[in-house]
Amino acid sequence: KAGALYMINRFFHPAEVNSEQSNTPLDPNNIPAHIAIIMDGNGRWAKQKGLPRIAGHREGMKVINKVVKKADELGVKYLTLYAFSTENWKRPKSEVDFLMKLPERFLSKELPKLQKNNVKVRIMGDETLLPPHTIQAVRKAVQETSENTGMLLNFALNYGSRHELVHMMKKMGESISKGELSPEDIDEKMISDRLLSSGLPDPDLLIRTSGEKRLSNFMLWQLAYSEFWFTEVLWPDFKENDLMQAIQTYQQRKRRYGGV
Ligand SMILES: Cc1cc(N2CCCCCC2)n2ncc(-c3ccc(F)cc3)c2n1
Repeated sequence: KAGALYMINRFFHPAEVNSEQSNTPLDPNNIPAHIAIIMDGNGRWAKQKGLPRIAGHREGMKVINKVVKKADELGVKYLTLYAFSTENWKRPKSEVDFLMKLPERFLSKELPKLQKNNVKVRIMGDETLLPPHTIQAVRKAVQETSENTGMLLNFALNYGSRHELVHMMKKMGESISKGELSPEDIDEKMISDRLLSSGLPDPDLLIRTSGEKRLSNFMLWQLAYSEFWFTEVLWPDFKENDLMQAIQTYQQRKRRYGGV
């Protein structure tokens, strides 16, 4: 019986021949609730065009607006964007200084639109090392959008997954030594609730651009069960159709035969 069912399903749902198909429409009932994106390839994009690296970052920032809008239209509930990692401090000072100005540049330009679209802004990362002007800008945006109930736009800013885990374990150790917590109480939910992503569901889909197939110390705990979709496209060249393709591939992998 199962064999016959399988055959029928295979007949109506041919095997994944080419996961890059972008001709079939998306299933509105199977949109990934949480998409995380490693926005990679900005420096390479600039190099290919004989421009300084910061031109790639500037171009990369322009892409965010279109992706946020498209994701929101498609019904994505949470969008996490990897903007700056704890490893990025090793970049030349001039580049870091430029990058640290991008949050305020982005927000001063885009916040009114985000507000209008009921988008809630959140930051995930270690704020202590950020310059005061950067902290001020992001805190203002978080505060001003805190009542919004639409898509949650989560910027990973000075984020490192191992930093996050070490910090969480230190805090847990302190609670145990203070007698506030006993090891028996520790479970996966408690750990998830003590991470910087607390309150967010794990990403259903991770997108990484520019051909790299690495996690680069990004959400190591949270991505345990996520689908990964890699593309050669450099982030400054990323288009709405690339997002659609990623979701289409996700749906093919997570296809539902009308069942649960
Ligand atoms: C450091 C940095 C770099 C940065 N890039 C532009 C996008 C490509 C990736 C690297 C460079 N972007 N783009 C947006 C932000 C941002 C951060 C927080 C926030 F609340 C609002 C916007 C940003 N931050």
